[in-house]
Amino acid sequence: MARAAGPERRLLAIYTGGTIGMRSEGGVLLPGRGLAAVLRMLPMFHDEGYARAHHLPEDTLVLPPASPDQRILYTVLECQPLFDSSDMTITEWVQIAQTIERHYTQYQGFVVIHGTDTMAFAASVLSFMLENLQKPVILTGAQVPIHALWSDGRENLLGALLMAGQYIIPEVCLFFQNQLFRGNRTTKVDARRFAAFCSPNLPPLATVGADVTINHELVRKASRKDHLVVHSSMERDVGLLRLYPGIPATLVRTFLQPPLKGVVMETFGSGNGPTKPDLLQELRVASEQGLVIVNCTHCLQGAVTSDYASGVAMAGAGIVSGFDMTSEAALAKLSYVLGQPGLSLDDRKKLLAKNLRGEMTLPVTEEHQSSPQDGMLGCRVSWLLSLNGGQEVDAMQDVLMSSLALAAAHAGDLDTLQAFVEQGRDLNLKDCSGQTPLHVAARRGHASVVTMLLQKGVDVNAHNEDGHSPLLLAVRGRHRGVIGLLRAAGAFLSPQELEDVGTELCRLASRADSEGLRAWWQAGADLEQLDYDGHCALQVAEAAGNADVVALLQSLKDRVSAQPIHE
Ligand SMILES: NC(=O)C[C@H](N)C(=O)O
Repeated sequence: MARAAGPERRLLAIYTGGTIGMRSEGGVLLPGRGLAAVLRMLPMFHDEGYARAHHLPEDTLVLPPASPDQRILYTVLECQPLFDSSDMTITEWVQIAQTIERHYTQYQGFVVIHGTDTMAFAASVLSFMLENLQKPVILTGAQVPIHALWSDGRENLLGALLMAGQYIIPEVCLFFQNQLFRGNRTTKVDARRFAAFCSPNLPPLATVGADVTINHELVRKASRKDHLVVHSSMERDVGLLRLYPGIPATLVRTFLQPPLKGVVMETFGSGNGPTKPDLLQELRVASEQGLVIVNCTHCLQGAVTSDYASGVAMAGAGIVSGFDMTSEAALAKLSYVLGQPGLSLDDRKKLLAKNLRGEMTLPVTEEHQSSPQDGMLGCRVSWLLSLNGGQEVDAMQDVLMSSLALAAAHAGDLDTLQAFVEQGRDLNLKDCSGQTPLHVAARRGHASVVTMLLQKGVDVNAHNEDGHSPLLLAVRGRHRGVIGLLRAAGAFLSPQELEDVGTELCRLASRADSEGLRAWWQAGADLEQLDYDGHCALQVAEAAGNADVVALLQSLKDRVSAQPIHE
């Protein structure tokens, strides 16, 4: 993922409605026209001097300089009509995808201004409709209209424009409250607070503070040779059914009737449901009749597994596991997969079980089985190692080896890494951004790879080009097992990594993110660090009334994490 080059970057902002541009009429908020005119009046969104001096067309706005040598120009395309996003459907999202397709070559990135209520659905649907994306498509909106004195709209929209203009993140993303998420991993979790979205099973792709931190490892790579394909034929007869204790089999039967072709079933915990025979029978019959059922957990975090006898998979082999997909992503994927022409039922189920747009995390073993590329990794390494020849071969081996070692660490592929060791290769190697295999394994939470690398004596405190250590990446991923391993091997967070920790801790406390707080504590951070306002996490949790977080912070206060922090 590169930083975007070139003196002028052009973006298209597609304004579909939502609170960000709403006006109050008769005591209720209604979508408001003329967003571009509002933005033109706000200096943070338009530099009139530059526009005049460069004779920019009437419809083109230009941001003040974000860097000395680059300007972000953008055009706002206002949809007709504008929507409260509660009224958006696949039809409107198809239109957005087609608008992006029509303007794809003219612009370097796209921002979709959308209501927040269904933004996670929109981002999920767009991610499946837009295949082989090579440019950023970033959805954003607001909880409060942009012209209000106290609004999150200005920061969100500016952030989305800057991210789309400055970075090549070839994905459908959602930008909200200083975080850039993969769109199909998001869900709306708060109706009022500015931190309205979270990405429960994938850390943000980027975080904006005094600096922009990009999670390079997470950003999907665009394939240069494939062109954008827009899939407009999405199946509309799909549904979402949330199981609840005692749900009657008759109700399930009624819901599963034609024309429904696919259903995302939200189950308990790790994919469980009632084991009443009549209910299981309804599911079995529907599945045998060709209805596609995807099993997703209604928990915010975690994945569907096959650990329990009450697993809904008991209803029959035909039910597809949604692993850690959000219901929004699962519904969008179902609509996409069932909309594809000419596939057999079996093909559709196989497609559903694959990770298509980064929407789900497959268990490591299954990912290996289902991805021919991973199986190839070991073969490629053996082949490379078997080559012997002159200087050119050696140079090529060095370059390819580092990519393969990082890929093996990413995939949790111990055997391949072992092959490197047996050949006497140095596992301290770095890629062009300074990442070592330990960084990659720590970020992915592969405890066995981390253990192996540490046993081989790799540098536990290596820093990549962004100044990040493996420990920091493990903290961000909340991989507590890995944090423990790294700390035991002498890892510590550098003063630079701890610079803004007070702010980060307060942010986690405000989101009641206990796992995040524990991770920082375990890595040796002082939980009493203050943010830029002079608040500590405990004060923020108390003010927000998060009793669990208050209790956690108090209990951790007097406990020292396993290793002292080094200076
Ligand atoms: N904050 C918002 O944008 C909510 C609004 N009802 C919408 O989704 O359009």
